[in-house]
Amino acid sequence: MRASLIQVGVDQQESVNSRRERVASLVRAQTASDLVVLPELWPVGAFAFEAFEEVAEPLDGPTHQVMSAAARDAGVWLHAGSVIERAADGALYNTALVYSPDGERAAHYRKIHRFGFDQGEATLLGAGTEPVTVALPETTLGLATCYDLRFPELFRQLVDAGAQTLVIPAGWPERRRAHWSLLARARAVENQTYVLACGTGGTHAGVEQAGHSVIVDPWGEVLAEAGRDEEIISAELDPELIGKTRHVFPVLRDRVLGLPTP
Ligand SMILES: O=C(O)CCC(=O)C(=O)O
Repeated sequence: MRASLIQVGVDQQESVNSRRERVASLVRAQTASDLVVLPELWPVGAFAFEAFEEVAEPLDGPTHQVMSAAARDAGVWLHAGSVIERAADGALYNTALVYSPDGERAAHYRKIHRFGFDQGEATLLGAGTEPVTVALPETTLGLATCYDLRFPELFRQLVDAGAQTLVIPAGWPERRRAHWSLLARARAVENQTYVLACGTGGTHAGVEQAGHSVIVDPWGEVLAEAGRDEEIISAELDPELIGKTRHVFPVLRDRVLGLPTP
């Protein structure tokens, strides 16, 4: 199974509409892939807080229209990164969208851990409450977004629900790039899963982005890694490697659950 991550360069000189069309054509070109992944909030930029209200869209809004068509045209599973979702009650969420190769929306995931402490996303957006897995023919995806990467208990829950490939779109800042690279590999090693971590490139709202999207295998080996600019990386995933890794090194079996509080 071939996975490709499109590390979109987010530059505020480019309009949201132009970027949607440009990224859709990049997705359409990935006909050799089975699964394509985009970053967090690539239409607007994860740190462009002042634009969140203006670009907020319903689940079947403009990004959905364009990405659904792009997935269908390419015939790929598409994790279309995330958008600012305006829910029916007016609340805003950072919501990831997943499409099947026929262009149907297979799942959406509202980011559970909002970034910013008492500022930015944490004050502007609502928090998701539901971990989400998506069953593909070859593997089951576990969904998480950016800051979620710092919370291993979410990933354990996804793995317990059957996730074999953890997909993490992000808009991670360059100044904490070391954490991004370390945690992406840690999530793969501790859960014995593939990790597809797709960030943005460039600089937006004055925040230099880390890029360095990465594909990690269940043994923690880096199969492909991007630089800082817009770039597409790809790798072959072997769904059987997850079971093989867990068989030869059965660390998940050795978990001790329900210990008393010290
Ligand atoms: O945790 C971090 O250092 C970055 C998180 C972030 O930028 C986000 O969730 O948007």
